[in-house]
Amino acid sequence: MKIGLIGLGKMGYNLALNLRDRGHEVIAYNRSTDKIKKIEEEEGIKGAFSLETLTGSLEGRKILWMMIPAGPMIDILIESLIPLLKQGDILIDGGNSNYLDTLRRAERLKMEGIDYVDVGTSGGVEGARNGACMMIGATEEVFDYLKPIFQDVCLEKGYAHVGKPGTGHYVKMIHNGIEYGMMQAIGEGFEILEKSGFDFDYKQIAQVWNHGSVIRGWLMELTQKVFEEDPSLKSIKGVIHSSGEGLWTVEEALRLKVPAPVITDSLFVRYRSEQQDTFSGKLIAGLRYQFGGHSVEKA
Ligand SMILES: O=C(O)[C@H](O)[C@@H](O)[C@H](O)[C@H](O)COP(=O)(O)O
Repeated sequence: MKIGLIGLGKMGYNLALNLRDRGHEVIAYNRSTDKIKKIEEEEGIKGAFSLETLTGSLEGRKILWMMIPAGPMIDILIESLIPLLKQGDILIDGGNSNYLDTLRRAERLKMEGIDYVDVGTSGGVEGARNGACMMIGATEEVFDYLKPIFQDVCLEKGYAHVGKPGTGHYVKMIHNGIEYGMMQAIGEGFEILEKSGFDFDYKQIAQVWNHGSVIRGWLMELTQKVFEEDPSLKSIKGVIHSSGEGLWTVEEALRLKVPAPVITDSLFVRYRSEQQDTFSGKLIAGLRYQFGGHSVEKA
């Protein structure tokens, strides 16, 4: 299918290549033109240097896929796109937007007859490039229309239509809350090992845990990688930033009166980490770098 992709950051750029490799025609747009030139020159993907050119180069039922950071930029973009789109066109938000914003935006676009789709995208940069995990909020009809695309860019069984518009970002928010808690537990476990007085090889421990243990998995594989790259984590400062999803999960838990001490505490630990360096903080910062390319502060 022909897709207009907006946003050539780490995730958007790799999703464009993934779509292209699976036979879709991508027209790429980015606010700064250097990325458009790069994808044109290095990958042979056609670029559009304005939103008008982008929408103009799509035919029939237009599909636009935004891969830009959550926040007010999305609203600005939506307002710029509305006059360029017609009834029945589809606008996808593949970023980590707050689901409340998504519900509001879906209503706004419904008034214009434009279908809004939220795609909670997981698997980091590697997933975007080679097979992502997508949690999709859309009407039944729009999901069926887009299904061939999700089938192509996701891992097998790595996409699900979880409900109406807004629910994809809701599920992704909870996913990230869980991610905070899991990483925190890993960080704490390794900090206890570090303080134990034994001379453990953390890479070896992560590796053995990845072979048949209950706590094996991608985060543990990345833990191994973090220690392979820096066995004592001396180059990493234990400052763990957060871009919102953990906070929103905690807000939702408070609203629903669901006790969520693990996720809440991992969020608070991140805030504390901005004031005080710890070994677990270093590891979690390293893990965020491994899966999401999020920068680490150097010690
Ligand atoms: O599932 C994923 O692939 C990640 O969760 C991804 O979406 C991103 O790396 C997080 O948004 C980081 O979230 P924090 O900045 O809140 O740690």
